[in-house]
Amino acid sequence: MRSAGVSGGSRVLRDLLSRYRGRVALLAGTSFVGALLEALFLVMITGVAMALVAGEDRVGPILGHSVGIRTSLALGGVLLMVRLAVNLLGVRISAHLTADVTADQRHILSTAYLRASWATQQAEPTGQLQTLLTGFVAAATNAVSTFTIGVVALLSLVAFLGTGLAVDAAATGAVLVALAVVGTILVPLRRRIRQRSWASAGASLDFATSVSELGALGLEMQTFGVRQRFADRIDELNHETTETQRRVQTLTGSLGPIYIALAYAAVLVGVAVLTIVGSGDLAVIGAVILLMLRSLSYGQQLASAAGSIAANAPFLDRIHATVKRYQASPAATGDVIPAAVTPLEARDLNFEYLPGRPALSGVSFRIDTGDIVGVIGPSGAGKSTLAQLLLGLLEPLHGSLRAGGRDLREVDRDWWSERIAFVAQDAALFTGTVAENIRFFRDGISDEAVRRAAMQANVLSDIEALPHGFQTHLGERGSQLSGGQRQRLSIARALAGGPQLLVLDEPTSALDGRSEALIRDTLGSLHGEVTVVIIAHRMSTLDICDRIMVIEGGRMTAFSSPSILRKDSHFYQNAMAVAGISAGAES
Ligand SMILES: Nc1ncnc2c1ncn2[C@@H]1O[C@H](COP(=O)(O)OP(=O)(O)OP(=O)(O)O)[C@@H](O)[C@H]1O
Repeated sequence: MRSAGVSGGSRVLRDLLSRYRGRVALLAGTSFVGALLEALFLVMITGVAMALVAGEDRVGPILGHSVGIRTSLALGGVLLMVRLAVNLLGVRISAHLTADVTADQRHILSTAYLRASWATQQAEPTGQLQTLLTGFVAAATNAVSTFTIGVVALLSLVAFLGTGLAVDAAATGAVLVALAVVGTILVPLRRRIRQRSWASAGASLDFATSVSELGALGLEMQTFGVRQRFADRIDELNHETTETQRRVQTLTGSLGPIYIALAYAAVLVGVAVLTIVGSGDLAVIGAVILLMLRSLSYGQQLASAAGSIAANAPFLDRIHATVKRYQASPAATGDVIPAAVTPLEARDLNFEYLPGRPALSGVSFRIDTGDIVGVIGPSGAGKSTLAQLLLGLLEPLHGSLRAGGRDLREVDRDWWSERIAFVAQDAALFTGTVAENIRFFRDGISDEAVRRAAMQANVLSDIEALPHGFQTHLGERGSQLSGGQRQRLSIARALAGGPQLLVLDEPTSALDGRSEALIRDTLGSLHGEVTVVIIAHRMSTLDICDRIMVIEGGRMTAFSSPSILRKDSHFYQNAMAVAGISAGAES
């Protein structure tokens, strides 16, 4: 992985830049013209200075022409103005280019994530996507903007050396050779920067994950009084990350001084060549030295840009590798539209998260339209996994799951999503109004339906007690609400779309007895119209169920009516006993 990423570094950047090749070419053109104008200006101004020193009233001959001093100064002024205009145009192109790269990278990454399968999204370490979208995209953009600086420096160098060749071919040729040698000497250093930077990018992602995890444990951290341990852990992770950054920066920073040392040696060589070859014209010698020094400054910019690209390109590689990974496991979709969502028929359903460790095996059942089915079983038995399979979020490893007579994998995802709903164990709300949280981006749901759903979920009076009712803005993740209110709001969200299939994963865990009874009544009233699957730990939640499925160790050990289970299922009997309900007493 590491070597693939490193070796692919410049290729990813090249591919990215080829998408903007028109603008890169325009930028290159403006840099070249700007540098050419600057070189001509320098040649001209040196000529004027030398002419003044020699008491002459004409400059040159430079590039085969001799010009009056006043005309030269006027020409110099024009050159400067045109150069300024060309440079400002270049700055504008470069700013647009980098802004577009940032926007495009964020778009590509977030779209790829949103289109990836649930299994891929679920496996994504906490905090990594945010870090990729922010810090990594910034570094990738930096690589592109540094590339544009490099292009400007390279073409300026070419323009200067071209002008130098026209003024004095021998001296400029010597500078050219020296610069090529310096560039070659620095190649291994840049390679090393790229390798270290790839490792540094990985360390940043690990840091982001660890910090997010620690952040999510704030309540526990305070309760158990382990703040110092957390601070130490953050320091430790911080140290590991900054250490890799330090190495990259040391190498990147040393590129400049090494270049300067080698470049001044090149100046010495250039001047030595000039001394040996000789030149009778003072103006020419002055102009060549000025051009050489300016060339070296552009050369230094080029070397720094190359170092910076080497340090930033691996972040782009990481983004690219992540996008590829997301794209490799897209969310399943088909184009079949069944007559209805139900019946749901599972045949020999098998699923495993990790190879060789089945979370569900050999599960077969049929759930008919309007059935209310409870799912019970010990912790870790596979109930939530079954719920995710029923929702079409996970695909069975073996066996099949049919919805309305068609394999769920073939069913059109938009059609399916409009007809199903889910209430998770942890109600997930977002920063927005109460109504927005219930509607949940489904624009077709009317205000009336939102209100009705709130009533069904027994949360209407809570909403009406809020300062702005349905328009009240909830804090981050609905932090203004209690756990029970959040849970009822997420039940309202599920009911608002009028689903044909409603799957609930422990929907009443945060509710008091009265609220739970009201939700139970609401779910009971759906009987015959909506197919309901409820994963429940509270036995009272199961009162409304036609049948109860018992899952133990990934296998379905029973699926019958409560009265039969009371006789046949040990798990059910034990669960009833724990709930304080005797087998005989309940009927
Ligand atoms: N994302 C995952 N990666 C790897 N293993 C997983 C993952 N999610 C669940 N498992 C494993 O799959 C098995 C079934 O988990 P599942 O969450 O379906 O159980 P559950 O019956 O819903 O448990 P609980 O009642 O505690 O919520 C467990 O052994 C669990 O460790």
